[in-house]
Amino acid sequence: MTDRLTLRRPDDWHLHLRDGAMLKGVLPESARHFARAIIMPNLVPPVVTGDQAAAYRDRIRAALPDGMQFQPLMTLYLTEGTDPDDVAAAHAAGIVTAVKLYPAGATTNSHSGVRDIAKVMPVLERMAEIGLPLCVHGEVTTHEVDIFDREAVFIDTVLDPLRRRLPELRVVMEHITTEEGVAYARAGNENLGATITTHHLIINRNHILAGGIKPHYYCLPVAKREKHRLALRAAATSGDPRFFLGTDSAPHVDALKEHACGCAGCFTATNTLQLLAHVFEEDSALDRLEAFCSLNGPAFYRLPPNEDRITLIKGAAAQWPAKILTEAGPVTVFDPGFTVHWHVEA
Ligand SMILES: NC(=O)N[C@@H](CC(=O)O)C(=O)O
Repeated sequence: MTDRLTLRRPDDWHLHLRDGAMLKGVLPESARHFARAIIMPNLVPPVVTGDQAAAYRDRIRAALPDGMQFQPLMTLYLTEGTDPDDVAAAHAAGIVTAVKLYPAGATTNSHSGVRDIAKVMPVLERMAEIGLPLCVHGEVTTHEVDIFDREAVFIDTVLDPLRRRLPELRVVMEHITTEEGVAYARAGNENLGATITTHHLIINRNHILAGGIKPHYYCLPVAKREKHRLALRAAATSGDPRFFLGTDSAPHVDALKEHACGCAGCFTATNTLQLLAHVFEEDSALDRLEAFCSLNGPAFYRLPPNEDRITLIKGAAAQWPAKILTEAGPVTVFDPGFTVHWHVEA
């Protein structure tokens, strides 16, 4: 029985840190365990230009408590007005690691996102030329399409046509939630990767809706049926280099989660590694946890894996705070609904 596991320090390839008081409150939760993270640009207003990304990067660095190390890998929020030259310059200057595509209206602060892919083709063509990855929120937003089908329909009607038109474009399917997403990523070549969140490995849609509505399990893309969760588990624990961790840890204060029109997002920065150790052990895949958390992501992004290590230890029931008390308000930490025995060694 394994009760001790040492891994290269993990990275988080999809993280929401927000800004101001919330940033200050949640950043230590990620920096405690993760060396680097892809920082999502859906602030209000969004991070659209290279200058805005550099300024946001500097605010993140300034919010980091003394003695903590953490490297934010910045992204730009793609709009129909994005200038290909600005994107290329920000990439060349080492300011941005990726560009994020939000279909307009798909999720939190996505109204400035893309309505018509044709309008952003010049940017995508430039990105393909320079090898800059596009991170894709893969859901259609048409009202006629059921929310549980939006990822599968996006793959067929937007993502696959885009990749056929521009095969050199490097694409990350963000936070996939369906067996269709898993199958599409598996069928892809080295230009395609997919992030999987912690919570989508743990919850299905019953967790949100059965026995009373549970707003802290509501996120986008919304958790699907159990068969989809099982497909995600199989993909994450397979060791397949196309799948890597992107927590999509997305803090919202409790007042906005426990609301008549509650915000989407699960906050998992605090307990992701403990939960993943539990999940991978359950699937007899602890030997593949390092690939998912620490190796596959850097390989896709053509970055070296981290040199330092963290150790996970199995012991007494793990404890973490139920809420992180930020100056913006309390943020509820994701509750897996089961006892976890894995700890991250201090
Ligand atoms: N995942 C979520 O439910 N919410 C994210 C946005 C996103 O990644 O969709 C957020 O910024 O709150």
